[in-house]
Amino acid sequence: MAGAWREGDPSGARQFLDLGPLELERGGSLPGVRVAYETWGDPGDPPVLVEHALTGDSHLFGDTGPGHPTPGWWAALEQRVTGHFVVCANVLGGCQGTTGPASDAPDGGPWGSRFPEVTIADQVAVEVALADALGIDRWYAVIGGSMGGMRAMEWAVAHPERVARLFFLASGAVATADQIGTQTTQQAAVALDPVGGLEVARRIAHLTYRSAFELQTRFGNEVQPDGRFAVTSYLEHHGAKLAGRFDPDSYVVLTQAMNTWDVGRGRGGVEAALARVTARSLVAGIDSDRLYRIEEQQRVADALGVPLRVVESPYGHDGFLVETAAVGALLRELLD
Ligand SMILES: CC(=O)SCCNC(=O)CCNC(=O)[C@H](O)C(C)(C)COP(=O)(O)OP(=O)(O)OC[C@H]1O[C@@H](n2cnc3c(N)ncnc32)[C@H](O)[C@@H]1OP(=O)(O)O
Ligand SMILES: N[C@@H](CCO)C(=O)O
Repeated sequence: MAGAWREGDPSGARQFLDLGPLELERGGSLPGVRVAYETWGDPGDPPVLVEHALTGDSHLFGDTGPGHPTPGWWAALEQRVTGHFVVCANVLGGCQGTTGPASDAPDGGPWGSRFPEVTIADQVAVEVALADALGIDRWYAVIGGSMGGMRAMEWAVAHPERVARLFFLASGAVATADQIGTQTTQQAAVALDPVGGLEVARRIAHLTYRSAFELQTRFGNEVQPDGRFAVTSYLEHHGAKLAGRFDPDSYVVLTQAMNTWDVGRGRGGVEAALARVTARSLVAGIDSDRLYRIEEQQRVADALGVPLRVVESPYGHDGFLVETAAVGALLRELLD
């Protein structure tokens, strides 16, 4: 499978846990689930779960190396969690070691596009089993941005007694029409052509991850010597990079999990669901985020009765990855 980690590839710092079968929220089941995860620090220290976003993986901290073609996606924040036992797992439906479309189906071949639909709640169910296996009854903190924020919120709502602190960053409590619209358009590109379509999907997505101001400031209408608009060249670069490291079927499964995200489903609505949260919570957004708009985090902050923390940044949604000084300061505040 293009861009997927496969059995036999260098495992790097990954560890694996084989779970039993999993019943899925939308129906159907998986006969067996394997979860890939990494840990940092002393298991005796307060445990912290960090949830990666759409195209992230368990390699939260650390360098490139065998099994890890990209450096840790939040490497700049490693010093901010000193004194904690940090766990990061690849998400169910992902393509970096945890069961997903690139994994083998019962008939021996990869699941591919036959992989069943999974939800954010299914993904958290896998993480609950991982926590049980690691002997972690209660997380000192569960932290996530973007799709990772959805899993962090689902943890705090579904298992309030197991989450002492919640960091909810650049995410929302329920998918918006704008998010569903862009993600289903990206899925349509992948359906036309898996690899070329994934490149186009990433280009569409990347436009939603950055701000118009930043793109204008960086690129304007500049044309490169090769005749391409500079911004087009930039987007093509990001599209090709993702297609080289990610599985198209996994991209569809994960964007669909985000499309169906609604923490209030079956719980009487968003506010009723958030009323279950007992964690000390920090809710933050990026002021220029046009995908997960600040109003979405404001709604969550209001429901949780905490002040909204706003990170000022020109980088749009990707500010949650790029603004490591500001995000790291918020993280430290929650952990202290
Ligand atoms: C938690 C998680 O979400 S995990 C997943 C996070 N990681 C990713 O998303 C990986 C993809 N990367 C990205 O989205 C971004 O690079 C981020 C968010 C990680 C970091 O953003 P920034 O540091 O602002 O990088 P930026 O968006 O400017 O991109 C820089 C790249 O564009 C390239 N670039 C810049 N201008 C141009 C151009 N005109 N033509 C072609 N390429 C260009 C640079 O050479 C650089 O390439 P490289 O990344 O291969 O070294
Ligand atoms: N750059 C992030 C954006 C989505 O939050 C990712 O690829 O996961």
